[in-house]
Amino acid sequence: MDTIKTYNKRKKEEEEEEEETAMEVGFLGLGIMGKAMATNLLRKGFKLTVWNRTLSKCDELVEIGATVGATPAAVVKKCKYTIAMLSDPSAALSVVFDTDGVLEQVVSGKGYIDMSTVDVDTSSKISEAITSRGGHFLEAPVSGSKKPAEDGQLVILAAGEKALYEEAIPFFDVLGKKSFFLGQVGNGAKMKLVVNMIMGSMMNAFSEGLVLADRSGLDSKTLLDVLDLGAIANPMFKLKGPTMIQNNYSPAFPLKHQQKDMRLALAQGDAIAVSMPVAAAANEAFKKARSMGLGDLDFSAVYETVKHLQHSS
Ligand SMILES: NC(=O)C1=CN([C@@H]2O[C@H](COP(=O)(O)OP(=O)(O)OC[C@H]3O[C@@H](n4cnc5c(N)ncnc54)[C@H](OP(=O)(O)O)[C@@H]3O)[C@@H](O)[C@H]2O)C=CC1
Ligand SMILES: O=CCCC(=O)O
Repeated sequence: MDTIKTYNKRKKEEEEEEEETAMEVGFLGLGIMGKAMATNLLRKGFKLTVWNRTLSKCDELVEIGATVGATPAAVVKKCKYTIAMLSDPSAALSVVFDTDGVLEQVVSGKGYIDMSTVDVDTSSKISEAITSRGGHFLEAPVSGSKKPAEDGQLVILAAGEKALYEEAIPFFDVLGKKSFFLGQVGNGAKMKLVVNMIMGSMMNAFSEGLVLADRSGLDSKTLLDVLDLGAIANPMFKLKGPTMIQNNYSPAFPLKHQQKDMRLALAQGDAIAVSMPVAAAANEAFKKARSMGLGDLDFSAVYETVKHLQHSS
């Protein structure tokens, strides 16, 4: 009799645990993007368990209803789906493979969605590890910066397991204005790097144009007005131009991450012999900016490097 009672009690506990697991969403990485994205998920009613390497950054999320997981493994144990938004390949790998990492608690049925900007190799390593333990994997890097993240207006570039993509649509509907499913793992990473390679090159051309206009005795504000009315008008020039001419580089997209993306995009081209001299020059400017201590500022601070090059020539 006692055995039956114990069995029933254990079964009930398991069912409750299963129900809880199904409702909870995990979120790893509460930097500029992760904090905004996790906030939106919470505000839209998802039950969130968060983790950040610097644990104090969880406090603001706890104030609006999140629970904290002590480690990435603890978050995955509790949640059916876990989303990650981490700085770079080394962070993405460390959170999965290190002690107390994601992999320790991946079992059949768990879904892991990495939204960090990384390269194909990183994403593939993570995908293989997760799926070999019976888990499901989706890479889903995003286009759009701090404000679109706050406004739930990101563009999501997903690839990997189609079934997990379908299950993740309720999250993506909160986080973004549009999501693309791009096929096999790696295609999301590749697409994201192509987009950011173009963006980084454009930012350099824009910076050079601002310097050339200034040195030619033209008014920078008037240049912005002219650009905004012509064929090369775009949201980035419109958003960043006014702050750049005030030398204001409050970080929305940290320059060190843009340089990481240029580096990874150049490696992507290198592997398939695509020549990208414009991107290579832009990467040099971002590297120079990092060496000048500008890595934590917004990527538009590369303008300072372009200005600096004029002084030293
Ligand atoms: N900002 C933007 O406009 C956009 C950024 N992205 C991409 O999104 C990702 C996140 O960007 P963003 O939020 O701006 O970056 P932040 O630098 O603001 O945040 C980075 C996050 O990664 C964590 N992290 C760094 N290293 C490690 C590590 N070794 N182990 C565990 N966690 C680590 C940080 O933790 P801690 O707080 O402890 O440092 C933090 O949570 C990047 O891949 C970026 O390229 C994509 C689109 C736009
Ligand atoms: O990866 C960062 C992208 C920033 C943006 O799309 O504005």
